Amino acid sequence: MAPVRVAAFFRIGPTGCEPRPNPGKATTIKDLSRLIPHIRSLGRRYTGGALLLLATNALALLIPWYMKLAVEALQRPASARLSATTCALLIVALAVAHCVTRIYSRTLILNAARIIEYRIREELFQRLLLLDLPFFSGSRTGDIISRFANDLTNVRMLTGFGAMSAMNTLILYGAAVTMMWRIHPWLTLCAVVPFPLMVLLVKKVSQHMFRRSLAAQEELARLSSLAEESISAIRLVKSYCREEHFQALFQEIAGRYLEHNLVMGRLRGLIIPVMAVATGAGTLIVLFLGGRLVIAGTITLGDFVAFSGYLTMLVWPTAIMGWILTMMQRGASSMSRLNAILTAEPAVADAADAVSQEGVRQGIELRGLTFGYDNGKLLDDISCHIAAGERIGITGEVGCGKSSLLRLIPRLLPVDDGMILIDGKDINHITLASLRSLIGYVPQEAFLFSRSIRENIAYGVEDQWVDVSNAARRAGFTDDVNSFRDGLETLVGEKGVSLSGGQKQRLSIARALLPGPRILLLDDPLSAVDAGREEEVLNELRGFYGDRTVLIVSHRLSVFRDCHRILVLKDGRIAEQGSPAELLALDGLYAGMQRMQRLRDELL
Ligand SMILES: Nc1ncnc2c1ncn2[C@@H]1O[C@H](COP(=O)(O)OP(=O)(O)OP(=O)(O)O)[C@@H](O)[C@H]1O
Repeated sequence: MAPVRVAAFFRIGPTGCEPRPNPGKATTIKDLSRLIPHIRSLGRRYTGGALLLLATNALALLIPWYMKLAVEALQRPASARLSATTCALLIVALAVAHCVTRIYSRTLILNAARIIEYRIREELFQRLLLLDLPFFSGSRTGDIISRFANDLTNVRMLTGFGAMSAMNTLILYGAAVTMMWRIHPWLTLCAVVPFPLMVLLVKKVSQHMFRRSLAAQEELARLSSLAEESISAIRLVKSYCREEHFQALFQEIAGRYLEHNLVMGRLRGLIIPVMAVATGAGTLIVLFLGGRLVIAGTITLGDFVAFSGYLTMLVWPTAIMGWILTMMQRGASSMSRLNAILTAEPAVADAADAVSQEGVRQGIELRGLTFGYDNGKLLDDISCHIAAGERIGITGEVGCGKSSLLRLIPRLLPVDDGMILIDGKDINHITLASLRSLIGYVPQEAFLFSRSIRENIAYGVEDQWVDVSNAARRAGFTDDVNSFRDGLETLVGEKGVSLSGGQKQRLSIARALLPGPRILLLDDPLSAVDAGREEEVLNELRGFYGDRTVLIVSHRLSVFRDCHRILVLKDGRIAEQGSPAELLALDGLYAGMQRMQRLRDELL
């Protein structure tokens, strides 16, 4: 598989939700600042953890000291302050206490990080539910899911293990170097000479690891996207015999993911020898210089033992310094990816002066409505008044903006240019909740949850045990429900895989009818329903319409049977409007469409 095809398939564009590959220092601090309120609110846990870490290290530092006393007691029992046995018992007691305090310090800090992870995950989900179509049309589901998994893990590592290691390093360094300094300042300086080199080397290796890890994360996001897309579209994959194509794509991305991980494994393997060299060098210096100091009687053998003990204690925190820096970078990069979601603003939100709208008395008005996506104008200066209780059919060429027009009414898309008014009120100043509760919307593609038919129909109402059978009947879905062994309790499978296209559409209509909306927006609601069933559903719907305002989009003109007026869109404008009889008399676009459909029906 040519790499260029894969790259084209997985185009990474400036969607506002894409990873930033090269976070600079300013970005790092700014991105991490979002963690401060969380850390502050868990201040007691972090402080408790830090105090316990302090105790842990104090206990750890006492062990070499008692080892020194033990050695001195063995050398000169007469002048010893404590016997070697007492020292040994104290060392055991200190080791036990050290173990206990370490467990509690870890628990406090690591659990605080878990709580932060939980809160950010909640925030993320809440924000995702707030965001709207313009955001989601620029984001890949797999990429968003990968942020929930990988980026949150990186942030948890930073606020948990990273924070704990940083505190530990700071405390241990301060205390161990002080103790070593007390034994012999010059020996201390000589012993720690190789350490900066170790920090530099580990940091260098970590930076490479960080770059690889970022690249691996991106590949993983692509893998998730690909898996998600190909599993969702499994029927399409099979019917177009694209299994091999997807297999090759998957293999290539998985191959790159593996390569990044293998390199990371090799780099990780480098850290241990680097540490061993630095430790060996330090120990060699201590043996050589320290040994001479013992022979010269400048320090005791006990001092020497304690000194070596402190030096060993410094090795891991020193090595971890470079790693902590990398972890901070990685955490910041992940935080920046999460911030892309957390700080994304929905294009549609309640205005400060938004008021609630109850019912529809006068009707809906489109006033100079102009709309377009990134690629130019789609709807151009559309004006029309739809009286309350009026039923409007909307038709026009494929892609002329019929669905977009419907989506603008519940503000699923932002109304920026021109106005939509309900009872004279600009919908941009009506609360979203009240606006949307007035409307029943049936999208072109029915989306079903992998639950029962009952739960799918009752999706829009709080009471899950509401009687859904009436809505099912109105949507002409009762016979289908009765034909299933479990009736309304039948599980529909992922995205309604076990239902036919027409059944999904009628279920989707039933869902929209159930709350009894005042405005009904039907976007090609019967496109997958056969002519006989269409007649039945339209008859049922006529009984439901009453004084509700209805807008139906369709290419099939038969669906407009009960409409008072039909709008024909062309080039972003209303080219024709009137009752079916008026439009036929006009002998324009609508009449042409009618003739074409008749001809097609006769041929079929
Ligand atoms: N989220 C989007 N981002 C960018 N362009 C979009 C988006 N949704 C739709 N479009 C484009 O806007 C145009 C109008 O789409 P829309 O679905 O409103 O047309 P339509 O008249 O309902 O089409 P159809 O008759 O096929 O249902 C199309 O060219 C489509 O490619």
